[in-house]
Amino acid sequence: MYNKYMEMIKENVKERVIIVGTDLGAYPHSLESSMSELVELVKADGAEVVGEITQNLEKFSPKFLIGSGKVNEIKDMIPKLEANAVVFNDELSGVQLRNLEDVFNNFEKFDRKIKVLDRTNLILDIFALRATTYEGKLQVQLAQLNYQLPRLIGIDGWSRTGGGIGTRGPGEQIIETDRRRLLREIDTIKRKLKKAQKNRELTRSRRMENKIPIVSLVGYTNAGKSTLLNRLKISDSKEVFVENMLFATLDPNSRRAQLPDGREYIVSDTVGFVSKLPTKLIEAFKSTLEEIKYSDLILHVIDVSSEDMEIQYKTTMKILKDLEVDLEKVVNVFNKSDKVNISETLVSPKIGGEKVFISAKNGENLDNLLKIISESLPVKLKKVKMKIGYEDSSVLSEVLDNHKSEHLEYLDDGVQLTVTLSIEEYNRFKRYVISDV
Ligand SMILES: Nc1nc2c(ncn2[C@@H]2O[C@H](COP(=O)(O)OP(=O)(O)OP(=O)(O)O)[C@@H](O)[C@H]2O)c(=O)[nH]1
Ligand SMILES: [Mg+2]
Repeated sequence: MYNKYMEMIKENVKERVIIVGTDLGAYPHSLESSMSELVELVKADGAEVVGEITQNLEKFSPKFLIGSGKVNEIKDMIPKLEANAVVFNDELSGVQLRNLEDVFNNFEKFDRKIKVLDRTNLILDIFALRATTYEGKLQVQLAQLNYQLPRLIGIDGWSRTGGGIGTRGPGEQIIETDRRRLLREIDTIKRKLKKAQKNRELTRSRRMENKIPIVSLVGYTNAGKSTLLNRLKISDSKEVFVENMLFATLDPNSRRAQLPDGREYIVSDTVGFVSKLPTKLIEAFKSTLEEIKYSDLILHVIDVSSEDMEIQYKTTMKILKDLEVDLEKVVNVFNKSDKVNISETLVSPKIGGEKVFISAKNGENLDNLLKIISESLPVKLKKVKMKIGYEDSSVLSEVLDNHKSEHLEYLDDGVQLTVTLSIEEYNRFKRYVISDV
């Protein structure tokens, strides 16, 4: 799927986008960093930024979001830059969308259709492009329909033909549908999603029965989660897609991994977070994201080389809090420490909790991280001193055959020994246990 996507990017003449930002909406990012993130988002959607306009605002205008002078400035730029889409960093209402499209398409001799999108719409488009699993696709569809619903007015006269940016997913199919049909569609998708979620819950409960501990990787998009997953997983399983691109991973990936002491666990990669991640999208993905709650340990992967490290950290923490994740389970993993000369004391004191500095790329300090994982995962083995009577010969032979024993003593009425048992064995052989060691 990703190869196909890469080919598409290579083959297609890239769409030319003008991006628009206001300082009013950029909070908590600086406008500059929020806009450079928007550039990356446009790239991740397979288009390119050819122009940028920003405005300092006191408040948003209900008609165009920005001032009408700026709107005209953008209109003048469109033919000069041969742009075919304008992407706003802030969310647009249905009315604003339609008004902007009307102005930008009001040319005498410029016959291309100018599309207007906002950041939410752009992110939804990237997600539609990336979703590969049945559940993931449904979740994106749900978020897209929820996005369209209050903007039906803006869809009036909206002809999104020709494909490309802003047209992926069900967007094209619903142009002429009325609100009721939209609601019906939302309902159907919700029902399908419920079914898919039941299946996933089944897998989860099976995993929990098997008592294989789960380690989840969370963090801002592009922090290096998938790279770390590839480092941790057992070497003969499939590599996870890694790319210097926002939202490289959309659907959750899980792989088996093993600790140096032989214990197995599952390491699970999730969608990256981004600031101003549309609420509708978080809602749609909530059931997948809630899986994080069931993990034994959560590794919060932070790109220590990013200038926006603190904002990115806060964004992820806020989403984790919203999901009601137990923050005690979270360990901060400062990744890409090969890129910057940074020591623990230099990292913002505002980022508390347990910290470890690694490079997922070259494996630096991975043993420290493994030590933390080892210590955090529930110990599934117990060392005990036990005594087994000779009359229970089957138990005796099972224990002696399967375990290396210490302090083995043949007494008059049975055998006394020290062994390491699994929890399952411990429960079965409880009556022979004299004490924990
Ligand atoms: N220098 C350096 N680069 C890294 C390191 N870890 C990851 N990268 C690079 O960072 C980029 C993003 O890595 P990914 O593993 O795809 O990041 P991700 O967090 O999974 O991103 P999304 O799936 O988009 O949320 C890639 O170009 C990686 O090669 C690291 O330790 N050092
Ligand atoms: Mg990834």
